[in-house]
Amino acid sequence: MLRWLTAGESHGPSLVAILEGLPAHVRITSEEIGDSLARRRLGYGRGARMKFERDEVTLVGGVRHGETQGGPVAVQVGNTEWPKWETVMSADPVDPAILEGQARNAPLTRPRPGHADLVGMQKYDFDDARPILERASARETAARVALGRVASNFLEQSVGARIVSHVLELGGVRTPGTDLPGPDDVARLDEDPVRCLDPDGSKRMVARIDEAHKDGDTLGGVVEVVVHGLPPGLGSHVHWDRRLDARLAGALMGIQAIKGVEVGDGFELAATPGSLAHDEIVSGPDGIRRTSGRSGGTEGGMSTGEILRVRAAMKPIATVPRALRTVDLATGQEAVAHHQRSDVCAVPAAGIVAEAMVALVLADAVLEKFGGDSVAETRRNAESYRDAIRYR
Ligand SMILES: Cc1cc2nc3c(=O)[nH]c(=O)nc-3n(C[C@H](O)[C@H](O)[C@H](O)COP(=O)(O)O)c2cc1C
Ligand SMILES: C=C(O[C@@H]1CC(C(=O)O)=C[C@@H](OP(=O)(O)O)[C@H]1O)C(=O)O
Repeated sequence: MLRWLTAGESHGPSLVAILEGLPAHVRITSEEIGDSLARRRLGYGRGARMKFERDEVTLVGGVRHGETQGGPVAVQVGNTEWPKWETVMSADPVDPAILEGQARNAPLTRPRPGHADLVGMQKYDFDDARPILERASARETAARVALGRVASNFLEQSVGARIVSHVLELGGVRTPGTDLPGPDDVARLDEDPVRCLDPDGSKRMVARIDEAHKDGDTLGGVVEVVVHGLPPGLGSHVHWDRRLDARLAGALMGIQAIKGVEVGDGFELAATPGSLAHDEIVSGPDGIRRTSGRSGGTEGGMSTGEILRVRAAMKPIATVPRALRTVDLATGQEAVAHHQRSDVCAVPAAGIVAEAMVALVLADAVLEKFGGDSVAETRRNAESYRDAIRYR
């Protein structure tokens, strides 16, 4: 079983993340994790913080000389914003006289609609939204992406699976979505300002972001994660919480601002007659295959061995510059929501986070099916299973 946790606040000293249950000999370096974090910072429409903040990665446990050792992998991602927040976000008590002079410490009493602010203050008994928004912030996704890279290396080195994501829709601008990216498209996608495969769609998305920026507005969109090279039989039909599709949906929905998930053609299938909605099974030179990929590579809650395809819909950024109405909880009076710098759109970054969540779920499912205390053992078990089902 693979377990993982993250901790840390948006303006704290760092984020930390632990991944427990990985076999030994997964090749991973802090440079690779840094590369993945750099991909998360890409994307047209992100705010000022992405330009000046660096993600400082330290592998603090579980890895020696570029390989996992079998123990928990612990990663620290430093927030370079920390020096500005050292007193306001200090873990230890600070002299109130020092805090008083700090503008950053002023209580945030005008909760932002669409954020965790109001209900978090009610639930956790705070008069200030700061403690809520610090943890609710999607800064935390940097920790997930760090662990996702470790999981992704494990998937590639054990079963040969490769993950890629792309943006299908942004601010209402849609692409046909018929071309699926392969592992060789990653560099091209990362170079595109919105990580979109379709150059015309990309231009229209960039124009839409410019327009929203000018109007003091924000945008959402849809990302798709595509996984090549998975074996059949990950997950199971026997119980709801063992279904791979359910586990993927939960993980994607667990990303800040994700409000919808589809597996394969998802909602479109609901409007398609059965004769056209399923993937027919044929026998050919490559063995038994599906003729299409409408199901998104799962049937009965198990991977089919075809391309896995899942989508996530992100709502527009909730800190809208053209501030939304709220109530000042200090006075009970009508007010406009607290607003500070923010992204106009973070859909391309959400795709990278979605890749990480998919990698973590799949790594767990691979270990459940094939086990192994070393990558070589997992690989041997997976190869033996693939040999055994070759004619089935
Ligand atoms: C990569 C990424 C970046 C985000 N950046 C911002 C941002 O700059 N400003 C903002 O208000 N929300 C941002 N969000 C979204 C908020 O964190 C999210 O709207 C908030 O957690 C409430 O959404 P929820 O109701 O789904 O939790 C971002 C989300 C992601 C995935
Ligand atoms: C810091 C990141 O994203 C942040 C996510 C975020 C939010 O409210 O979710 C708000 C912004 O932070 P700040 O309020 O400090 O400007 C984003 O920059 C990051 O992705 O690394």
